[in-house]
Amino acid sequence: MSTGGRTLVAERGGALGGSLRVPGDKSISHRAVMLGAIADGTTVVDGFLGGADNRATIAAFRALGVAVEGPDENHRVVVHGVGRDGLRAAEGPLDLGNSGTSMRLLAGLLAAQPFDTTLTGDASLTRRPMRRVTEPLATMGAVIETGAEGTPPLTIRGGRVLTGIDYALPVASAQVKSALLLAGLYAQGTTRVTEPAPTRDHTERMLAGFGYAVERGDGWAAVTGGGRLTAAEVDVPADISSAAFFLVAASIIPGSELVLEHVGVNPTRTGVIEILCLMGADIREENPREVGGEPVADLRVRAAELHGIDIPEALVPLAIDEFPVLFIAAAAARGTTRLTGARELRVKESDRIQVMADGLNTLGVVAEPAEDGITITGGPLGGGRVASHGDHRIAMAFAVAGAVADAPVTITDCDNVETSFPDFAGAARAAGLAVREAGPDEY
Ligand SMILES: O=C(O)C1=C[C@@H](OP(=O)(O)O)[C@@H](O)[C@H](O)C1
Ligand SMILES: C=C(OP(=O)(O)O)C(=O)O
Repeated sequence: MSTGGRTLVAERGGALGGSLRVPGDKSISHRAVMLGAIADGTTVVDGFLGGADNRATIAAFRALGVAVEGPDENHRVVVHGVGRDGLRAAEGPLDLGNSGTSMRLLAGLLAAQPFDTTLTGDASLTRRPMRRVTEPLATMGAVIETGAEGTPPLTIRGGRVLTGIDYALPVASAQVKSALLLAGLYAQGTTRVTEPAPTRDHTERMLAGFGYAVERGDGWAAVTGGGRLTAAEVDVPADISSAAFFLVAASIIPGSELVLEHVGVNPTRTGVIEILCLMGADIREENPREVGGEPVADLRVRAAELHGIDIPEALVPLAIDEFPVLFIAAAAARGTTRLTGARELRVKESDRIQVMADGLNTLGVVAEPAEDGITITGGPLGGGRVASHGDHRIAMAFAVAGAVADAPVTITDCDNVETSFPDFAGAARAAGLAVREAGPDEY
């Protein structure tokens, strides 16, 4: 899924040092706009991630009749809530760009509206599986048409009465769980979602923050329809998924010591820290605190000798977006790292198992893909030209690889880095990484 656009070059530089606050959490930023839109009153969001994915969510709600200000230069967004029944039909399809979270959560939120909505996206998003949300939503009474193979565009037929269901998720997915809970706000009775393994629980926490009762038990969450949400103040922590690039870079570049400030360390997101520590990393959580219902800490990371591990499958959903850069850590580690139970990586913005294996092979690393994972043998990294396939996390992962490679790593198709990490190259340089835009003769 080539999107063309920018090419980045990453080279060996010095040790990383100082402190850095990476941009706001993408998952929390999406949810703040969604819940703010259907709440009563005005929601103020600070630390909002102004990446393309979250801007797609804002644009969708504006098209649905919600006044949203920002994000401004201080990363503030103000959402003028229209109340649970205040959304209006959009004039045309909602283009959600590259953002799977926007599409799946909106499918749930819009399933019980009195009007039709069509959701579409870019070349990557329109290849991603949507039956995982449309099928359980249909069981609740929704009518949602998909393209061939259950892919977008989705056309949601309005005017349906939804009934709560008790649903056991076949795959561990926070997007599916969230879609059903959001539909459940509008359903008759109780919607209960049980997950096979814990996934990020930002929806549950934020619903509670907006005054909506969420029942939670061991592995399940439930809402009862018919209630109202009250506007809230949301303080979005820095995104651990963006911090992950620097956790790995500072771990593998000798002499590094870096502090990542105000990072969200919700236990449903900290698999990357646990996996790196199992590999021998030196990462400490400092100044732990709670901000707006989400745990936050400063992360101090020092360079360490990493070694290969068998990644415990229980940690997979807790680190699901961090595997591209964890594979770089594995390539720079001594010995072999094995990942299993991670088939989901094949249906992200790209097939993250195959695309990472191809790029690592290009850099001379032995990486053997399997249906549900990969085996990577650590060793010296060479330079070369790798294709990110328009996948932001692949592009940034290989930018970290360049810092320990023998020769420059050139990464193509990097426009989508903007989806989750605006000015990644600038932040990387501030921390000490040698990442730059390719010159005209390097494309
Ligand atoms: O709920 C969310 O905000 C997300 C859930 C995860 O997706 P899945 O639910 O498909 O695992 C993750 O990969 C995505 O980046 C964000
Ligand atoms: C999978 C991701 O996002 P989404 O599903 O929202 O496109 C991601 O950011 O790595």
